[in-house]
Amino acid sequence: MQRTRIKFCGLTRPADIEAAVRLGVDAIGLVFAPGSPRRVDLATAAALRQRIPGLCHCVALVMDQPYDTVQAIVQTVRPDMLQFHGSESAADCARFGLPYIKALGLGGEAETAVQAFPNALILTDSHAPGQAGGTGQTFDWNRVADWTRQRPVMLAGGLHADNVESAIATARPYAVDVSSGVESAPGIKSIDRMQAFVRAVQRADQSNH
Ligand SMILES: O=C(O)c1ccccc1N[C@@H]1O[C@H](COP(=O)(O)O)[C@@H](O)[C@H]1O
Repeated sequence: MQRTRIKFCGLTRPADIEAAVRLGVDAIGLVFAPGSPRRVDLATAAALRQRIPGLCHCVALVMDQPYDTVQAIVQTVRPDMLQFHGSESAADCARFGLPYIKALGLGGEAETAVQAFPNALILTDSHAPGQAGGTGQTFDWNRVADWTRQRPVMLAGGLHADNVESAIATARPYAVDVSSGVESAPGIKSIDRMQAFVRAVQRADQSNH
C-alpha cells in the first residue's frame, strides 16, 4: 500500500515537535518567511531542529529572501531540505545544494511554472503569486490530479482533518502539507488536531489503495 507522506509546517514549540514526531510525520517545517506568525529566529530554529530525529526531515521554509539570509539558515539550522514559497527561479532554489520543495500558487500560472522546476518536489498551494502561504484557503484539487499522475506532488492549502481524505481521494498526491489546519492559534499546534489529521490521512490511504 502506498502511504501519503505528511509534513506539518510552522511549528514553533519543542512540545509540538515532540508530538508530531510521536505521530510519525515525515517532515517538519520551520518557517523563516517575513511576516508569518509562525516565523522563528535562527537561535530558536537551531534549538527546535535538535528535537527532530534523523528519519524525520527538517524543512526550512523561506520566501523571496536574500541569498545570505538563506545561507545563514542553512549553515546554522542544517535543514535536510529547503521550501521556497515565493517567486524564486529554479536557479535561485538550486544554489544551496540541498533538495528542495517549490511552492506554486494555484492562483497564478502554475500550470506553466511547474515545467520550470524538474528537480523540485512541487507543492501546490492556494496563494496567488507574491502572496504568502499559510492562509488556510483551499483550491480545486481536480486541477492537480493530472500532475500527480506524472510526478510526486505535495498538496497544501487549507487542509485539515475533515477535508484531507477528500483531498487525497481527488488528487492522489505523494504528500500533504498542513499548517493552520492543525493549530489552535497561529503558530500554536494542537495535539488533538495533529492526531486527527494523521488518522484521516491513514484512513484515506486504506480506502484508496
Ligand atoms: O505557514 C506559514 O506561516 C507560511 C508563511 C509563508 C509562506 C508559506 C507558509 N506556509 C505554507 O503554506 C501552505 C498552506 O498552509 P495552510 O495549511 O493553508 O495554513 C503550506 O505549504 C505551508 O507550508
